[in-house]
Amino acid sequence: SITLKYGAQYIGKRQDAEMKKFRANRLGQFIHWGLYSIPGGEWNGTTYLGAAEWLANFAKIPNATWDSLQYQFNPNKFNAVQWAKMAKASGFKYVTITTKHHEGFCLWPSEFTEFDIENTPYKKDLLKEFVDAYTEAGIDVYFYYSILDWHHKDWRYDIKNQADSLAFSKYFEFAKNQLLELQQKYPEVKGFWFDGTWDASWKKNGKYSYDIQKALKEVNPNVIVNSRLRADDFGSRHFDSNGNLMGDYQSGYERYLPAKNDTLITKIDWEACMTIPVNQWGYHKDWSLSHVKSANEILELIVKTVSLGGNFLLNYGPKGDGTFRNEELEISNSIGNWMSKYADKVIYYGDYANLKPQDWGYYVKNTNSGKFYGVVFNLPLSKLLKIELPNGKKLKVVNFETEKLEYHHHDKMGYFISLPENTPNEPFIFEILME
Ligand SMILES: C[C@@H]1N[C@@H](c2nc3ccccc3[nH]2)[C@H](O)[C@@H]1O
Repeated sequence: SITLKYGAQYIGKRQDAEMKKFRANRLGQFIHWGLYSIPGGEWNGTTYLGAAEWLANFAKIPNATWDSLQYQFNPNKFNAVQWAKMAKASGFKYVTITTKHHEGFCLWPSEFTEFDIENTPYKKDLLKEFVDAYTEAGIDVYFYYSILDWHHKDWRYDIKNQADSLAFSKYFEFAKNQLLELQQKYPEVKGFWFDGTWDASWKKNGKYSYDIQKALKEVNPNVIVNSRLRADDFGSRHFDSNGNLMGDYQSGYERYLPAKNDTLITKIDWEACMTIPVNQWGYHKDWSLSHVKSANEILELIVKTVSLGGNFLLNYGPKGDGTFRNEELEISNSIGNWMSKYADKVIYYGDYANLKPQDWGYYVKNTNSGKFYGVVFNLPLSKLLKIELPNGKKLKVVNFETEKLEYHHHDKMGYFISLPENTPNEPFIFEILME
């Protein structure tokens, strides 16, 4: 292997209590909220199709114009307790909120910039209200922080000369100061979700990303940091030049999932983040411009993720006034109903079952109870659920709700479980007992 100064700090899955809690949580709420939530993808009468939090970029809006949105940011309908209540009812065990997105606007009163909540009509420490409400509701809080910063004068996309290098070192100091400030002001925070780390300037400075992880861990030794923060000595991201995962979990799955038969991903901790429309993180006024995922589509993505040993972060983009759009409220309600019935069995503590994938759905092993489950999304016309067990394992009992399902064994092809008489018309689970 190659000797690295800024490579992976350790190999293998962390087994401390904080990381075990993150893993057991499995389902998190992502919140993208900032100045971009005000225009909602529309500028001077033109609606832009791209992701609403990138509007300034697509519409080529000068910084001075965009930044003046801060004088309009006044979410007078924001009710943190209501948000936390909805999140809890939806089954979210953790939340990750944008403290600062690419635009550079900070949702907390920062000592290191004027471009923050303090200098808006809202004035108050919005992030504190948020952290307190979600913590009170028993939901773990994580902070999203964008390294890419369109507002900060010392941000550089690349390092072409000494001047760039000096400026970017000042930007690094600014970012590190802000992150330590966030840990100090909001000590409940469990970890950081870094974004905007794909530019050359960051890839050329593996030391910066290494130092940020080190600084955060000095304050909180069990802080959880995503792999997207990290670049190594040679600019390799997420995985160092020796192929070892950097950070505490792999965070490359943005709006897509690994293949169903990907067993490599089950060896590391990972988290997928997902939008409800095709590609909108911040609030966009018009969701008719793309496909919007149904509750069942989202439930399948969540269960597929858990079946491969990953966490799932579902995104919400509240409006500038602090309210959620109807589509998000409806999804929350549907998902919450399903989670109230099944999450304790197949989401929380859910993990890879190491059984051969089948067409009807996904297997989940509950690491708390030790029980194995099947989650059915695709009803077979044969009315038979095929199960193939590893050599030496025999199927004993299949429980569906309060009944035992019939099954037969085919010496060459495996077991075939008969569907229950009245199959639910929603994704359902069955428990598998083997011997
Ligand atoms: C979690 C997501 N990451 C940001 C983002 N910006 C991108 C630019 C290019 C390619 C992918 C991107 N993802 C999105 O704005 C959102 O915050």
